[in-house]
Amino acid sequence: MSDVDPDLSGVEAGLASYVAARRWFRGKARSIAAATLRDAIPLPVDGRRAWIGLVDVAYADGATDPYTLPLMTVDAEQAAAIRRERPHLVVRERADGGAVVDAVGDARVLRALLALIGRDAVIEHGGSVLRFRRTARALEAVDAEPRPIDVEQSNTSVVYGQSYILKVIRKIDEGVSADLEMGEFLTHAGYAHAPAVAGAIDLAYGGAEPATLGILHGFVRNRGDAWAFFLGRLAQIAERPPAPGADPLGDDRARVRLLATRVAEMHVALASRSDLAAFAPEPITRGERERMVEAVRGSLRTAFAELTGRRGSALPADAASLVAVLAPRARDFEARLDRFITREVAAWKTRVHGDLHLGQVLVSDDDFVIIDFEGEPARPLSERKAKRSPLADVAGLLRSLHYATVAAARARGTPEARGALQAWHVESSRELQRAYFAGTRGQSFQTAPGDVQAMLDFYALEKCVYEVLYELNNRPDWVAIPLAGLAEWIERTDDP
Ligand SMILES: Nc1ncnc2c1ncn2[C@@H]1O[C@H](COP(=O)(O)OP(=O)(O)O)[C@@H](O)[C@H]1O
Ligand SMILES: O=P(O)(O)O[C@H]1O[C@H](CO)[C@@H](O[C@H]2O[C@H](CO)[C@@H](O)[C@H](O)[C@H]2O)[C@H](O)[C@H]1O
Repeated sequence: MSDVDPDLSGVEAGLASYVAARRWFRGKARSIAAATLRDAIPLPVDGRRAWIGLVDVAYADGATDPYTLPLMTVDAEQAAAIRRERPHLVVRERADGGAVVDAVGDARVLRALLALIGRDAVIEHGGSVLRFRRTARALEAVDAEPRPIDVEQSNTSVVYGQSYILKVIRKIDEGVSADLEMGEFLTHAGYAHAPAVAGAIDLAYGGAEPATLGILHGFVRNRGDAWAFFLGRLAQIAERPPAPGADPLGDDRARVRLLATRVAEMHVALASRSDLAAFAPEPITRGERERMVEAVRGSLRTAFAELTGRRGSALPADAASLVAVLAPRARDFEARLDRFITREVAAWKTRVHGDLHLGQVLVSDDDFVIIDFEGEPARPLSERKAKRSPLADVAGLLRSLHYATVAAARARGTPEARGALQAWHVESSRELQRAYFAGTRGQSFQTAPGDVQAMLDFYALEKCVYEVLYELNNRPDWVAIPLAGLAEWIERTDDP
């Protein structure tokens, strides 16, 4: 702890177990050696002692990840209320009955953060420089009490009425966050179906490139995300399957079509600046395909090793029976991956969303808004900013439609329900592709028509394997869902 306020003394004891228990902590599969408070940058907040804390989490394997932890000291009365209502915010109990807490729960601190962005404030402390930046011309006044949102997420977001949402980025990566870079790009490109960026917070320390700690977006009025929306629809379909001969998608056909159109428009916008090196479309070379295949081969082997090793013995029964069928076919997966190298493929790469699934799409009035351009949280920032085929996003959405139908079938698995859900899956996947390719027809980044399926298959497998590892680390009860995806994939890509 370097030059940290005496009010925070003692906070490091217990910091490792505090961090390890948070949803936003990314190193759940690793063993923590120590967590230390590298710095605590004081924030000017009326009536509060608050800081932006920078926590270094050191792992047993020698690596270290820095995390953002806004901190605040509270007296015994405030601490009692927090213990009662939001115990997960209590970082450290103090002998006087007070506590050191995560400050994201405090309205005064949150208002101060918005005000600091609004006036482009700069706070220097020790070797750290915290820079607040407004990208909108002016921020609108917000009367409503700011509050953290109450959904599962990889960071912590705070809403300011119906005006703004501030994402406090937890795991700190050197450089501008992909979400901020993509959001500013799409805002300037005039793409209307992603939230506008209104401001940002970054941190520079020790000569390193500034890291994004926060992004302020315009708040999108919504009725939840497309994952919850389609799960609701699928529950209805499972309960009352469409009559024989009726469209298995019903009203969802138009919705899936609109969603695909918004994704196509996003890809057109992302490919619109061939003058900007970070965004200019480029062909995918054979060497790159070889690297892509090797990376997926490595993840596939890790996934099978985890599924059949120590973790395997703790798997839920539905997952264990899928592993029993899939593990003996590990070589078949790899053989199919090899075909992706041996054939010629004419495809382009551009900047893409990178982690597109139904949970990244908000349902607003009768339209869709795409959020969270951070890429897959488990990948390093450089990979998350790398150009990829836009078909990677399409494959992500196709995987998500499959996820939703498998999740719905787990909830209600009568033969009639399964049949209706299967038909919905097949038709929604077709409709999504039809509308997407209509929306990108004639664009220079389009993959040659004869190569589309090979590309989609590659990215579907890559995503499935990622999902298996993601679920093993975060929601082991869900691992059967991507395993069902692997089973579907190997069957669908079987030699004729
Ligand atoms: N611009 C926005 N307007 C309204 N709600 C939003 C907006 N952006 C995000 N959200 C809400 O915040 C949640 C988390 O946002 P997300 O960007 O996915 O965070 P994370 O990267 O931490 O997973 C979303 O699921 C959504 O409910
Ligand atoms: O936290 P993020 O939203 O950036 O994404 C991660 O978590 C997702 C789960 O919350 C995970 O998505 C997987 O589950 C979804 C349903 O909860 C499903 O719609 C997706 O298709 C499936 O991949 C995502 O992979 C992970 O990166």
